[in-house]
Amino acid sequence: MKQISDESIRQAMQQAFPAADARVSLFYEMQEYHLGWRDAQLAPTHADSGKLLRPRFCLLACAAVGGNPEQAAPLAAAIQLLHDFSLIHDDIEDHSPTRRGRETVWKLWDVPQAINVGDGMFTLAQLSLFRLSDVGVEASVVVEIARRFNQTIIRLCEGQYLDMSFEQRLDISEADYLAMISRKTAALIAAAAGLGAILGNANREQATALYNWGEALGLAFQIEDDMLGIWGAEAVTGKPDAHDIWGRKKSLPIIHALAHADADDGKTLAAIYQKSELEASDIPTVLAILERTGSQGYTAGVAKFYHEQALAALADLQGEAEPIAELHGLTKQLLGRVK
Ligand SMILES: CC(C)=CCC/C(C)=C/COP(=O)(O)OP(=O)(O)O
Repeated sequence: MKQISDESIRQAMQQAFPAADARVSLFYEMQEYHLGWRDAQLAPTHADSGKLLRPRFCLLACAAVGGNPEQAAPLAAAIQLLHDFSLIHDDIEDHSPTRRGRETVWKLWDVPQAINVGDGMFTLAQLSLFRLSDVGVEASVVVEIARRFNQTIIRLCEGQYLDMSFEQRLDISEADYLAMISRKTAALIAAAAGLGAILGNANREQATALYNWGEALGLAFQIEDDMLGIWGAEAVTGKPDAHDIWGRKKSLPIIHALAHADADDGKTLAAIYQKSELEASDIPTVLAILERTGSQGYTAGVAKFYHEQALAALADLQGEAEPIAELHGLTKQLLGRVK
């Protein structure tokens, strides 16, 4: 299968945009800014558009079961537009000032416009999905994919609900956390692979193996994201250092530390996570507690466990050797990622 370029994914996403009247051009330019296609002055550019993993997974899953990835391009674009919509709203929900190394849409144009830009991108994702009919996909298959796509969005919103509800709580168990990330992150990665497989006319075993691969990889991916949110380098991640500590996210390292710290550290950590605003000196305090509880090593071990599950799901997949090998390579590359 020929290499999937960032440019081919971008072109497929661009097809979802309507020809804009000058009166509403800023509405689309703000979307293109988020996507890395325009700079903050709204001049065309090629900035960081993210890793584009989900559309790649979708196209590779389609090819892995013998389908035509060109026909899956509108689906891959819809999946990336949906992911980008979720990031625009997530940045508002988390008050995040930066994403992919630049200011977020709400920071530049304020919250009301950013909500609307997100809504626009959500709808472009749906419109992209319906473009499948224009490339010869049978109406019944489009309806089935649209239904599953929207079931995925509901899971994603449930995950965001849980994540936000955890802000008020200190008693989050690892099972609560896994229930949250399986919705917020793994559902879309699993859907990217599962829907790509359905579009490629997969049999039940193939679709299940690819869905299971995506789900396990999605869990590992989010757990590693949690590690990057604490220990990642701003120059590489595009997010400020210790971003998730500043945001008092109940991510896996913190859940582990709250459960395993000694009495003094437990009290200190709980007090910091109940503050309405942190001070700079709280960051090294939290990092030192995480060090004492061994929470980084523990979290890395859990991520590795789900990575291995993903590799095992892929080992069960019967299909086209080359795209399966690419999925295998991507899975391995993502273990211990730095971005
Ligand atoms: C519902 C929400 C908001 C879930 C967020 C999940 C997540 C890990 C986002 C970053 O993905 P990424 O690392 O693939 O981002 P990018 O597209 O920038 O590469």
